[in-house]
Amino acid sequence: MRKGKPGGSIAIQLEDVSKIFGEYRAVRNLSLEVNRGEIIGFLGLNGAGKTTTIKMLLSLLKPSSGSIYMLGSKVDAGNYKLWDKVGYLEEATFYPELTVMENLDIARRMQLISDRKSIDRVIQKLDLDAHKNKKAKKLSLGNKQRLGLAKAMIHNPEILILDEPINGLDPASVVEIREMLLDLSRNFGVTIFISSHLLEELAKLVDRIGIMHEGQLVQDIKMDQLEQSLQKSLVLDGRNKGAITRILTEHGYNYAETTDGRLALTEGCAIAQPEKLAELLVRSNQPPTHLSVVTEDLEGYFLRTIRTSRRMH
Ligand SMILES: Nc1ncnc2c1ncn2[C@@H]1O[C@H](COP(=O)(O)OP(=O)(O)OP(=O)(O)O)[C@@H](O)[C@H]1O
Repeated sequence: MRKGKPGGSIAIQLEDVSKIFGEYRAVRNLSLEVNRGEIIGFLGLNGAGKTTTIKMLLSLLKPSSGSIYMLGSKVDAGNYKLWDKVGYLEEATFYPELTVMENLDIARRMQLISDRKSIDRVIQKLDLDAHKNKKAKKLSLGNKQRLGLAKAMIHNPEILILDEPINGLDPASVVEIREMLLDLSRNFGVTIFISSHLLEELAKLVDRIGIMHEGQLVQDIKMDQLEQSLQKSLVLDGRNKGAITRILTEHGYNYAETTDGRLALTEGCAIAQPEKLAELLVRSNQPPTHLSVVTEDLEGYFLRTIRTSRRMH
C-alpha cells in the first residue's frame, strides 16, 4: 500500500491495525485512508472500537499490529513533531472562573506557542470574539464546545480528531458546531476525524462514513453513495393479510413483515411497478388498504449494515 507522503494528499492512513486487550480483539485489521480536507465520520454502537482507534491515532495506545501514518509520518509515542499538526477534543474542559481569553492563553502556553496572536487567530476562526471576555462558566453549551475546539485548535492543526463532540448538545448548538466544522474543512482545509453514534447528525456534516462493528470496519461509504444505498421497499396492507400473503407467494413475490404489522417487498420489480401489484390484489378480491414506496432512513441503514455484518462473521 502507498504511504501518505508528508506533502501528499493522504492525511490519515491505517494499515491493517489491530488492538488486543488480553484475549479481546477491540480493533481488528482496520485499514483506512482519509484524504486531506476530508471529514470522515466514524460510527458505531457502544464498544465498537471507536475510542480505541482514536487513542491509537493519538498514540495514547500502541497497536498490537499494523501501522498508522498521519501526514506521511509514522505515529508512535516518540514522534513529537506530529502533535504540532494534530488537535484533539474529547470533552470540552476549561477553567470555569477564567475568561475565554485566559483559558486560551493557558492552552497556548501548554502547547509552547510563543506567538500571542495565535489566541486572536483562533478566536476569529471559531467566532468567539463576542465572548472572549466572558467567564467560561457563563458560556452557552454550544460556546463551551466552541471553546473546547478553540483549545484543540490553538496550534492551527491540520488534522482535528473529535470523539463524540456533539453528545449532549441542544439542537441549536449542534447546528452551530456543525457549521463551524464545515467551515474549518472547506475554507481552511482541516481534515476532521469525528466519532459518533448519531448517524443522522453525522450525515449532515461528513463526506464519508466508516461504520465500526465489533472492532471491524464493516462499511466505508461516501455520502453521495450512501443516498443510493438506502433500501427502498414497497409497503402494503390489507384487510385479510393471510389471503394477501398467499397471493404474493403464488406470484413469486418475497415479503417480510414490518414492525407495525404491514408487509414489505424489497425486490426491484415490486418497487418499480407498484401498480401491477395493486392490480393483482384487486383482481384477487384483496384490494390493498395501504400501498407506498418507502426509503429506509439512515438509522435503518446503520442497523441493517450491522445486522448483515453479524451474519457474515
Ligand atoms: N484498556 C482496556 N482493557 C480492556 N478492554 C478494553 C480497554 N479499552 C477498551 N476495551 C474494550 O474494547 C472494546 C471497544 O471499546 P471502545 O471504547 O473503543 O468502544 P467505542 O466504540 O468507543 O464505544 P463507546 O461509544 O462506548 O466509547 C469495548 O468492549 C471495551 O470494553
